[in-house]
Amino acid sequence: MTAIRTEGLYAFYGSNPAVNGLDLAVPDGVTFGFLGPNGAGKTTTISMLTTLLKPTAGRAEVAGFDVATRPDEVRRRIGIVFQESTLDVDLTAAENLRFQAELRGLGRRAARRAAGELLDLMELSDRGRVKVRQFSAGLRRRLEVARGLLGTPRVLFLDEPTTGLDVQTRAAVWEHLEVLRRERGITVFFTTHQLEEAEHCDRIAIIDHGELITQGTPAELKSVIGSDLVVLRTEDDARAAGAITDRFGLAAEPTPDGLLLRVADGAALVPRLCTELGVGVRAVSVAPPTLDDVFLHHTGTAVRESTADRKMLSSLGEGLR
Ligand SMILES: Nc1ncnc2c1ncn2[C@@H]1O[C@H](COP(=O)(O)OP(=O)(O)OP(=O)(O)O)[C@@H](O)[C@H]1O
Repeated sequence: MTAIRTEGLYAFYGSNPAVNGLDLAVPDGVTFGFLGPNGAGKTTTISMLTTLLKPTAGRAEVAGFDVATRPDEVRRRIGIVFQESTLDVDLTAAENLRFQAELRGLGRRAARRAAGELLDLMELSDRGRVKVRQFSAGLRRRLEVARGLLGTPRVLFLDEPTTGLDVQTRAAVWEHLEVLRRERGITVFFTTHQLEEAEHCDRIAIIDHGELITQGTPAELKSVIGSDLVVLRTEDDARAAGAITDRFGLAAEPTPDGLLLRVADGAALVPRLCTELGVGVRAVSVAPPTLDDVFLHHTGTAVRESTADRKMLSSLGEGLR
């Protein structure tokens, strides 16, 4: 079954098309990353899929029901974790869950049981009686995910779930989400503007300016680029670029980080560059394509300006000249 399907979905704010004819298909039981830079239309899309905003045009179905004509059926089958925290910090973790469960129509006893189960699931049982005010950002996020799971949803929507969290806490949140998907078969749909965060998703869609750029598995999207990226710093980049074309038959593109080369096997090329180029090599890095590169390939612009986070495989000093 398809958990989410949109066909020609539009949302206008005045004359601004925040979502511009979106066609999406999200299979049941996958982790789906919805990626794009700030202002791309991610939150607007999630708002329509969760029935909080009416589409201007087009259709969207979630868990088999149309969001515009059957919003109650959709709401019964989804959970939402918003970008901004909506927890009551003056209540304990368990109280936050119980009150939300009661708002959803559960009786007192059932609400208490559901709260206990979800605290267990998100490994928060020992903190059930602690006021949320005393929670770290990571614990709050976990509690919000727990709250999103009230009513055993088929699809869990999370809008930028790890924004503001440190790397370790982020990893912990992802681990919990992966367990949910594996053990409960929940479809996890999340947005992010940090593309590397979606590397481990089953499927990805990238949007920009409200339009779908591409969708598929991370490997499928990267296979479009199909090569390693080698960045080379030399004593004289202009001379090195000529030598790379003459001796290796490769194109070298000048970038702020150095000369950029796209080759099938970057690691094999590096030693040859160092010994055969005839121009002093100061530093060289090799990296497989990332989702940022996929974005760059399709849009011609980078999500982030710098490639400083590329793994430096080799940093060569003056001695190699
Ligand atoms: N309530 C609103 N009224 C008018 N314009 C809006 C409104 N909400 C969003 N927009 C505009 O719609 C476009 C898409 O915004 P949206 O918040 O959906 O993007 P986003 O991808 O979620 O961005 P971010 O990563 O910053 O949250 C942007 O140009 C934004 O300025």
